[in-house]
Amino acid sequence: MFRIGQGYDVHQLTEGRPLILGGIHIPHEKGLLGHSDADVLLHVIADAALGAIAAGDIGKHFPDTDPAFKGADSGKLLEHVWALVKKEGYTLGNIDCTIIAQRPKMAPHIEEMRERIAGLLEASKEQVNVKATTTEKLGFAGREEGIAAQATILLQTK
Ligand SMILES: Nc1ccn([C@@H]2O[C@H](COP(=O)(O)O)[C@@H](O)[C@H]2O)c(=O)n1
Ligand SMILES: C[C@@]1(CO)OP(=O)(O)OP(=O)(O)OC[C@H]1O
Repeated sequence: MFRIGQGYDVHQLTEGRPLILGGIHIPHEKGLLGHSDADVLLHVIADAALGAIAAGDIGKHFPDTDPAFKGADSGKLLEHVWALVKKEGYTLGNIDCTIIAQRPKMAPHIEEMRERIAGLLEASKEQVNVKATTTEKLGFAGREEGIAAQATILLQTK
């Protein structure tokens, strides 16, 4: 049996924060703002997985009003989500993600992100794709006001 899910999220870019994407630190003059570490890529993966098992979204599981999640490592949040996925009897088929950012260049960091995500989803790197696109300087991403991400996940029964 298969289940499909998708996720979309946006976080604002601001000075004085580290840029964490896909569970890794990316050197940049700005970082993403959020209640957690604001790792927009891990957030969409968690949302896609929750969507696939019809379990709502990360805001439902980890409210941004709960001090327990202030500065949270999104990898820990995704681990919790993945435990729910496994409890429902599913494993990863594959996941495809897109980061929408004018800057910085993601290409040098993609392989490390894939490895980190595969580790969190207890899968192989070959089951995980991460890509990036600019918006040709258009809109909030193009003005470097924020970074968006989206993901589509396919789960399969063990
Ligand atoms: N932040 C980004 C954005 C894009 N890339 C890579 O550049 C390619 C071309 O981007 P376009 O927006 O002009 O299509 C894209 O396919 C990515 O390989 C990137 O590394 N980081
Ligand atoms: C991850 C959570 C929880 O810390 O906070 P944020 O980092 O603000 O992220 P967002 O995607 O806005 O919402 C989900 C949250 O509840």
